[in-house]
Amino acid sequence: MHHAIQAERLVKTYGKVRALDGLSFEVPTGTIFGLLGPNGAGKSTAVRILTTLSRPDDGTATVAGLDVMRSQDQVRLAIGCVTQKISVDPATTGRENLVLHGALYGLPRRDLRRRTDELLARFGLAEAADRPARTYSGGMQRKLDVAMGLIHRPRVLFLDEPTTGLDPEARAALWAEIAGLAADEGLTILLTTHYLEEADRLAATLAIVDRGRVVAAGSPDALKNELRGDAIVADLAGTESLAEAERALGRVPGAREVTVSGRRLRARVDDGAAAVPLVLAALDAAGVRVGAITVARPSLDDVYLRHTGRTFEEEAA
Ligand SMILES: Nc1ncnc2c1ncn2[C@@H]1O[C@H](COP(=O)(O)OP(=O)(O)OP(=O)(O)O)[C@@H](O)[C@H]1O
Repeated sequence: MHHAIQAERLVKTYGKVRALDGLSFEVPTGTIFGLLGPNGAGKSTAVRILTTLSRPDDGTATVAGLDVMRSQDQVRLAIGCVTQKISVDPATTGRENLVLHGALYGLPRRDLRRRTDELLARFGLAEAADRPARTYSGGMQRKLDVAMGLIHRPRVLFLDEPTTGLDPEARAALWAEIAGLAADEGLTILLTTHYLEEADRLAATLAIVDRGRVVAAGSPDALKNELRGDAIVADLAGTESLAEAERALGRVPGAREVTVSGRRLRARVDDGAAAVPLVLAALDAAGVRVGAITVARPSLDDVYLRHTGRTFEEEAA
């Protein structure tokens, strides 16, 4: 199976609100996919349809090769869902939370015990396993939540805004766990997020959703590369003529939009990393000494702006 998730022209309306307006995307098996968009873009609606909790008005979708409308029960066994609402019972220990959740899937006792130990170890919760979950930090509770979603060994895991509300350290720790799950266990993961950095770090491919449609899709790098051009910034160390430095930079093949401010030179180039040695050589040949040189790649925020006409940060606010 090449694609673990396929959504085709999904439409869902709530009264006059067109929550999904022909949403299509696909997720290669064993990869992490990010569904990125501001509040109200339609991410949760899409996830509800893919996890069989809601039916589309139009369009089709398959998950793990199964039609989400025709094979609901099989889809439910093939997927794990971690929603924004924590499903951990705070009065119960981490281990018991896992066991109770596994019992819902009818896992045999021995297998369930083995799987529970495996997941507690995997998420670094073995030592805390027999403490009530209410004594856990927010990050630990979220890990337990993800572990519960994996108890029945699903092939596809849905994570709805997994790191919302976590502090930066706990967020980074959970990112590492999520990345490891796809890499080690061949799990396909769909995560929704409104953190650009989260999608950028984790997702092999992503789709930017705007008003119920995918406006751009691809790998974070491919999307950024479409913007054609890194910024290259050189800070001059000496007191050489800026005009000379500017002319030298202008002679580097592919360098454009060359500007000077203070002792700082900027230019746009197609491939920043490849241009650095050329820029340094050109400036050196002109007798210009460089103190520092940096390359800034276009960000996902630039990509979002390009495709929606609005900045992501503005939208989130
Ligand atoms: N049950 C519902 N009844 C009415 N309108 C709804 C319902 N669910 C979603 N909507 C509307 O559909 C649109 C898409 O909502 P959805 O929750 O899918 O967006 P989202 O991208 O997941 O946003 P969030 O990040 O806030 O969850 C919004 O305008 C929302 O108000």
